[in-house]
Order: sequence, then structure tokens, then C-alpha cells
Amino acid sequence: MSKRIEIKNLDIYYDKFKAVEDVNMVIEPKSVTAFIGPSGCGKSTVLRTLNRMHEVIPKAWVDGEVLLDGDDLYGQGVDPVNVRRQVGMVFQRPNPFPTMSIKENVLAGVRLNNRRISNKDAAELVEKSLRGANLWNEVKDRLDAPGGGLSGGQQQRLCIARAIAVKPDVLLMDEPCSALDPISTLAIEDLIHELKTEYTIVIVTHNMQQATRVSDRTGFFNIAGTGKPGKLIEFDDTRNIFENPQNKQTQDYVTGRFG
Ligand SMILES: Nc1ncnc2c1ncn2[C@@H]1O[C@H](COP(=O)(O)OP(=O)(O)OP(=O)(O)O)[C@@H](O)[C@H]1O
Repeated sequence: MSKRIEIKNLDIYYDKFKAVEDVNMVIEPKSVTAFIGPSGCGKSTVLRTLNRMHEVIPKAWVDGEVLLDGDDLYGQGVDPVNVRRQVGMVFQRPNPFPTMSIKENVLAGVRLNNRRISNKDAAELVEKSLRGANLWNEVKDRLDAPGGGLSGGQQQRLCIARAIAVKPDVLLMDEPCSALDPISTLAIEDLIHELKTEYTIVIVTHNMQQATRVSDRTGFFNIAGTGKPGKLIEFDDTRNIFENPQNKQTQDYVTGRFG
């Protein structure tokens, strides 16, 4: 289920603007990788290239390769919809379908993929996904109630349940806790720990404590100035990035001297 991601010589553009330059990194299966760095350095942009969400933006394009267990996501004839089924995404703001029931929210991705599913299989998948997202006990008695009626933290876990219901290989998370209170944040962080036993996880976070709590490896991105492309400055075990960074820019950032 969990797959290895290899990014090779990746340049990322918005029309003529090169937003990110020459990213190379290997992300191992069953691990959590955090992307950190100052605003505008391209963390979210890189994340979105890992499931071809980047090209949803008009005139956005990439040059380079992103391999999933050796297969180039940008290869000829690859269907982006199929890529997004394998590489799921959770966004900054929880975005369940508010009027749709909790149960149907979990099944939404599966239904979008046109998979026919019996009522019995659907019920099993809903329970398994909600258990996987640590939400089952809180919602099992109100599966037919609207998803919009849950708290922010519960809604975010519902979105994670929806993402894992399609059985992806990789989960991308773009600041998944930034709209949540500290208790809900801890619930999501605990969940990330559990999910890593099954998925490759990549998370963008502004919160350095969060990066140290949840990730095995950390990539630090930086930008030389406005209009310049963001670059991956250092990528290493999270502990090294925070305790023994090799690059001066990384050191300045993690010690709070800028950013
Ligand atoms: N839809 C877009 N169209 C044009 N340029 C964009 C678009 N999205 C991002 N950019 C530009 O790409 C660069 C990288 O932005 P990105 O959002 O990836 O950075 P980030 O590190 O995730 O920032 P933040 O931490 O503030 O979310 C920035 O210069 C940004 O202005």
C-alpha cells in the first residue's frame, strides 16, 4: 500500500514564473516527511506536484520527474485522476461536503471513482475508514447526520477518513492543523503516527514543534528573495535538521533567526 516517492530535477512553474527550482528527494514508504520553510518558499507548490494537483491551476506546469515506486506520475498517458486516487490529499481547512451525511462524506471519493459498492461493503468501509481516522467512536451513532455538524477537528478527521477510504498509497497534508485548536491538533498528530504504519505521508507545516513531533525526515525550503524560485536547502532526519543542521540557512531558520 505504502509507496516510495522519488523527486528528480523538479522545476515548478506558474506560467513563466519559476516558483521552485531543482528539487531532488527520496521519500521512503511508511514514513512521515515534513516540509518547512518561510512563507512563499514553495512548500505547498511542491506538495501539490506529488498528486498532479498543481496543474489544475491554469498555465501551471512542471519540468522533471516524480516517481511513485519507479513510475513517473508525469509520464506519457498517465491519467491524473488515477494519480489522485493513489495519492490522497488533506487540506488546510477541513472541507467535508457540509450537507452530505457523515457516511456519504466517507464514501464520496469511492463514489467519484465510479466504484460500485454493495450496502454491506459500504457500511464496512465507512466503519474501517472512520476507525482509521480515530473518529468512529464519536460519530457511530450519527452516521446519517450532516458532516457540517461536526467540530472543526472532527471535520478534519472526517476528511482524512474520506481520503483513506479510497485506499491510497500516499497521503499529502497541507497544514492540516492550522485551523484547529490544540486538542484537535494533538488528535491529528496522534493519527498521523498511526497512519504512517500504512501510508507514506508528506505534511506541510508552519509549526516547527509539529514537525519534530510527527516527522521522521524534514525538508527545509528557502527563497533568496521575491521573484526568485524556492529551493530545497536541506533534507535529512528531522533530528539532524533541528539539532545539527549542516546548512547555515537551515540553522538560522530552526533557531528562529528568520522566517
Ligand atoms: N496559484 C498560483 N498562481 C501563481 N503563483 C502562485 C500560485 N500559488 C503560489 N504561487 C507562488 O508560488 C510561490 C510559492 O508559493 P507556495 O504557496 O507554494 O509557498 P509556501 O511555502 O507553501 O507558502 P506559505 O507557507 O505562505 O503557504 C510564491 O511566490 C507564490 O506567490
